[in-house]
Order: sequence, then structure tokens, then C-alpha cells
Amino acid sequence: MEIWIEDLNKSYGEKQALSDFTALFENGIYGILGPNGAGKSTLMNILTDNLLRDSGRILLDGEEILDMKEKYREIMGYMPQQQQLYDTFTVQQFLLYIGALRGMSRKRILGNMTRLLHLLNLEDMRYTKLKELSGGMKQRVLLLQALLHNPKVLILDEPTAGLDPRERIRLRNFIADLSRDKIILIATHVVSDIEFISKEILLMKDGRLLDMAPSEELQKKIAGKVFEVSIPSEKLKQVKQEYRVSNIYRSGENVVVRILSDEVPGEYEYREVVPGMEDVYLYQLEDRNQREE
Ligand SMILES: Nc1ncnc2c1ncn2[C@@H]1O[C@H](COP(=O)(O)OP(=O)(O)OP(=O)(O)O)[C@@H](O)[C@H]1O
Repeated sequence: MEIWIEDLNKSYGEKQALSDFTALFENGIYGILGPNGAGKSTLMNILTDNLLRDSGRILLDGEEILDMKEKYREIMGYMPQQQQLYDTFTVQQFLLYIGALRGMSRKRILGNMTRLLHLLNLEDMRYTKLKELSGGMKQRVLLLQALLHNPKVLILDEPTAGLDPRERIRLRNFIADLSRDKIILIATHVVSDIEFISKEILLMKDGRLLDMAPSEELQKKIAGKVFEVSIPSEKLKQVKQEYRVSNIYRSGENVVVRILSDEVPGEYEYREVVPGMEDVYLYQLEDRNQREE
């Protein structure tokens, strides 16, 4: 299965939220990284057919999704960002409700639900009210509802929002396992959610797709631009003003500051380091004047 998006445009009044967005997705995970306002939600809302585009084409195996109508809804599963669940419903009631909205038979809903509750380790919560679930459990229920009809395309908006590290890892591994026979798009600002599981990562900013490539390739593109400088702590403010700074850690008397720079920071004691995806995010997506004070 493949989704081909061609010259997608969307504006809200004067604001161009998506500009000539073109990309090809095949089975596997695609991470969509971008700061607030990059256009990620706009793209997802158009792809889930919740928002009308101004222009452009979206073809699923060659067929325009707007012409597929119900057939497309059967193929597509969506996990929205908000946790606005029906608080007084139990997990089972909620899933029966969602399944009914999708036109599934009760038998099919219950069958799929049982399998997925087991996979997502939610069996014990089947008759628990949604308001009594932890944040991590709610996220898993949200993912479960997106998977209930076994969609071939899965669209996830900030799937690990509000989760603790252990739950994050767990959800990420589960999503990775699903990707063999699905197109999975994950929008996030959290680099670690997608860094190691994505086939390709899309860098979005101001409604534009800046780049789309496997993470190693994106990292290679900024090789020679990431350094660690070791400085006395009094110099930290100065370095922050001069460079784009990512991580800072203490090392004995000094602080070691990871910086992004097109030029070698020769005025300091420095060493070049191998770029990671966090560096790519900061280098490609953060405004140059967005330096810390
Ligand atoms: N309904 C709307 N009316 C007007 N402008 C909007 C509307 N929805 C989004 N925008 C604007 O369009 C741009 C893209 O927004 P979008 O929500 O798609 O970005 P995003 O990457 O999803 O951001 P976030 O990470 O904050 O969710 C932003 O400048 C936003 O302010």
C-alpha cells in the first residue's frame, strides 16, 4: 500500500498552514517532526478527512481518497492528541461505541477488542471507567480505538503525550511492532519517540516540508556542525548568546556545552561530536534567533 501526496496546500485566511506539501509513504513508520505551528495537525486533519484542503492530491494506491469515501474510513485509523474521552464510560462501553460509529458489528468489535486489550495489556481494565485510568492507560485505550477496525493506515498525533518514560518506551515498542503491514504516521515534537523506529523522518516548518529521509541521513547532513565545548561556568551565558546550544552538563569544575555551529568554535576548548536527531531538530527546525538568554 502507498499514499502519494502531491502539492497539498491549505490556508486559514491569510495564514498558509501547508505549502506545496509533497511526499510518498509506504508501509512503515514515518515520524513527522516540527515545532508548534509547523502544519503537522493540519496535515493530519486533511489526511484523516476532517479538514478540506485548498488544493493538491492525495492518492491511496492511485485512488483519490476523497473519491473513496467510506472505503477510506475503513482503511484509516486515527489517534487524536486530546484525551477527551467519555469519562463515565467503561473501556468496553467506549470501544463498543466507537466500533458502532465505524459501522462494525458487535461480534467483530468484541473479537478485535479482546485481542487488542490483551496486546496492549489492558485486559484488567475492560470494565473500568475511563476517568479512573492513568494517563498511560488512557493513551493505550486511544490507540486501541484507532486499531479497532484493523486499519492499514494509522495516524498518530503526539501518541506519547503525558506518559512517563517507561510507558513511552512500551507504547513506542508496540507501535514499532505494528508497522510491518501498515503505513504509520506519527506527528510529534519528541525526537526520541520516532528516532529509532521511523523508516523516514519528515522535518516540517512553517507549513513546508524541509526534508524527508532516514534519521542517519539527516544526521549526516549536519556532520561537522556539532561540537562540545568545555568552559568554566561563568562563560556559559556568553556561549549561549554566541551559539545554538543543546545539552549542557557538568564535568568537574567545568561545564560541557553541546553547540551547533557552521564554524569551528576555535576560541574554546572543543571537540567535534557525532550528530544525533536532537541536534538535527535544533539545527534545522529551531529559529536561529531562538537562543536561550
Ligand atoms: N483553525 C485555524 N484558524 C486559523 N489558523 C489556524 C487554524 N488552525 C491552525 N492554524 C494556524 O496554521 C498553522 C499550522 O498549524 P498546525 O496546528 O497545523 O501546526 P502544528 O504543527 O500541528 O502545531 P502543534 O505542534 O502546536 O500542534 C499555525 O500557524 C496555526 O496558528
